[in-house]
Amino acid sequence: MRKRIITGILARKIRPNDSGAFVTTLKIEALSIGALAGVNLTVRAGEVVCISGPSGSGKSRLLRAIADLEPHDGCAYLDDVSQLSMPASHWRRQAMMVPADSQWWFESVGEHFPEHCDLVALEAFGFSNDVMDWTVDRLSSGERQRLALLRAMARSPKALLLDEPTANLDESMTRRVEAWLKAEIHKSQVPVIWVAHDHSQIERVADRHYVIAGTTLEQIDGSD
Ligand SMILES: Nc1ncnc2c1ncn2[C@@H]1O[C@H](COP(=O)(O)OP(=O)(O)OP(=O)(O)O)[C@@H](O)[C@H]1O
Repeated sequence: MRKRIITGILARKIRPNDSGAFVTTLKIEALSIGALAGVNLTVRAGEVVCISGPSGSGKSRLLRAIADLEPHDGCAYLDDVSQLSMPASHWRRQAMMVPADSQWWFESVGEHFPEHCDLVALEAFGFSNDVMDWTVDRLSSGERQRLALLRAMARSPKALLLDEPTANLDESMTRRVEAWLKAEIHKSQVPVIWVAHDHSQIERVADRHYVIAGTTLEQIDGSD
């Protein structure tokens, strides 16, 4: 198991996105967790890599390792900055995971968002402005999931790790969320790993597709 080293290396800046911010590549090297062993994967800026696999094959744990939420061997990098080079809490703000079952800490929705949130995105997800005044305990599972995605993007992550982001949504809302995410990913040029079960969704959103097969990831032919 690795040791955490605090060094404070700054991210190497590669090229700017539409809003002039600099963008990042997510790289995973020799990562092992549970049954998965020695996973290597590079996700380019603005690229969506989908991962599927049988239930219990380790998809969520792989995301949790990349987000440094679980002990693991190997390492993830944002450009040349290692997850070992900073406290896990800092890393997670940059390599941000949106779990299928999101966590909420405060009483109201609005307390989880920056002061100026994107009203256009709220409308696109079927919310009116007053959703910020709602209490978290009244949210349905689908509302939680949509708001967790909005919350994650509002924090401007450098990489996004999505665990079945539309699992609680109906078909029409799934398509709206997919379209919004794709547009946001394109605009921000954030690298994304997207765990999905639905093959039609994978065809719509993935630039590349890998399946967990035993201890490794296998790329599906023709998915790049
Ligand atoms: N902290 C842990 N320690 C040991 N084993 C764990 C831990 N968390 C999960 N597991 C086990 O690891 C395996 C993979 O779990 P994971 O949640 O990653 O599966 P998954 O592929 O995301 O499944 P699903 O599609 O059902 O969500 C499961 O057998 C699970 O019971």
